Amino acid sequence: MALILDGLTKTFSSFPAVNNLSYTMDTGVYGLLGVNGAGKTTLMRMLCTLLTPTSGTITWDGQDIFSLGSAYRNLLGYLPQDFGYYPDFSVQDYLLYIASIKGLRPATARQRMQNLLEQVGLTQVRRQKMKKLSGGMKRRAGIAQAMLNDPKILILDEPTAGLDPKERIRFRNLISELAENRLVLLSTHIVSDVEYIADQILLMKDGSLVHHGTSQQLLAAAPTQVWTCTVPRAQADQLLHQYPVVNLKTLPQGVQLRVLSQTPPTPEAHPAEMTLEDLFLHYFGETAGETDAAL
Ligand SMILES: Nc1ncnc2c1ncn2[C@@H]1O[C@H](COP(=O)(O)OP(=O)(O)OP(=O)(O)O)[C@@H](O)[C@H]1O
Repeated sequence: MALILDGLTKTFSSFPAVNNLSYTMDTGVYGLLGVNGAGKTTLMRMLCTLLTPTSGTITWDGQDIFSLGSAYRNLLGYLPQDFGYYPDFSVQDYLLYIASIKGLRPATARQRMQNLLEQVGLTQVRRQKMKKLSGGMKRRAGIAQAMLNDPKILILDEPTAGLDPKERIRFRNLISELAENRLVLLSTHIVSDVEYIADQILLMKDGSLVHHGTSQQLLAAAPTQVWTCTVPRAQADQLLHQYPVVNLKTLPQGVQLRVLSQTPPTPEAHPAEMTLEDLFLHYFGETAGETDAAL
C-alpha cells in the first residue's frame, strides 16, 4: 500500500505553490519540514482531495485518489491547521458528531471515542466544553477526531502550532504510538517536532522537496560543516556578516559562535557535530522559522 506522488504541481494564478513534486510513502512517520509558505498546506490539501492538482498524479495502491473518491477518504484522517471545532460542544459530543459525519455506527462510534479519549489523555475532561480546553487539549481532541475512522493515512497540518514544550513532548509520544501500521504525514516548521519521531524527513522549500531521508542520511549528506569559535566582539560582528551563524553566546572571554561553513571561519575554530537544526538553517537561511532548541 503506497501513496505515490508523481510530478505533483499546484499553481495559483501562475504561482507554483507545489512544483513538480514526486515522492512515495508507505507506513511510518513522515515529517514535512519547511518555513511558512513552503507549500506544505497546499500539498496536504491535495493529499486529502480538497484541492485538485494543476498537473501530476497521486495514487493509492495504484489508483488515482480522486477517482477513488469516498473509498479513499474513508482511509483518511486529517487535522487541518485551523481545525473547526464546535466551541459549545462537549469533547465527547464533538467526537460523536464527527463520528456520525464519518458514517460510523453509534455503538462503534462510542467505543472508538472512549478508546481515543483514553489514548489522547482527555477522558477526565470529556464532558467539558471544547472552548474551555487548553490549546494542547484542543489539538489532542483534533487528533482524536482525525483518528475516529481508524485511518490508514493520517495527515496532520502543523499540529504543534502554539503548544508549550510539555505538550509538544506529549504530542510526539502520541504520534509515535498512533503511527503503528499507518502512514502519518505531519507538517511543521519546528525541527525538534520531527527530529526523533519521523522515519523520513522531507525538507520542502518554494514548493519543491529540497531533500529527504532519515535524519542520519540528511546529516551524512550535509553540504556544509559546523564550527565553533570564541572571538572578540568586533570579529564576531564581522563573522555574522560573512557566514550563517546558528548560535551566539556572550562569554567573559569573548563571543562564542556556532558557524556554518565548508572551511574553518577562523584558524582557531573547532569542528562541531552537525544537528538537524543546523541543516535546517543551511537550507532555509534567514527565512528559517521559529526553532525550539530547548527540546
Ligand atoms: N488559495 C490560494 N491562492 C493563492 N495563493 C495561495 C493559495 N493558497 C496558498 N497560496 C500560496 O502558496 C504558497 C504556499 O502556501 P501554503 O499555505 O501551502 O504554505 P505552507 O508551507 O503551508 O505555509 P504556512 O505554514 O504558512 O501555511 C504561499 O505563497 C501562499 O501564499
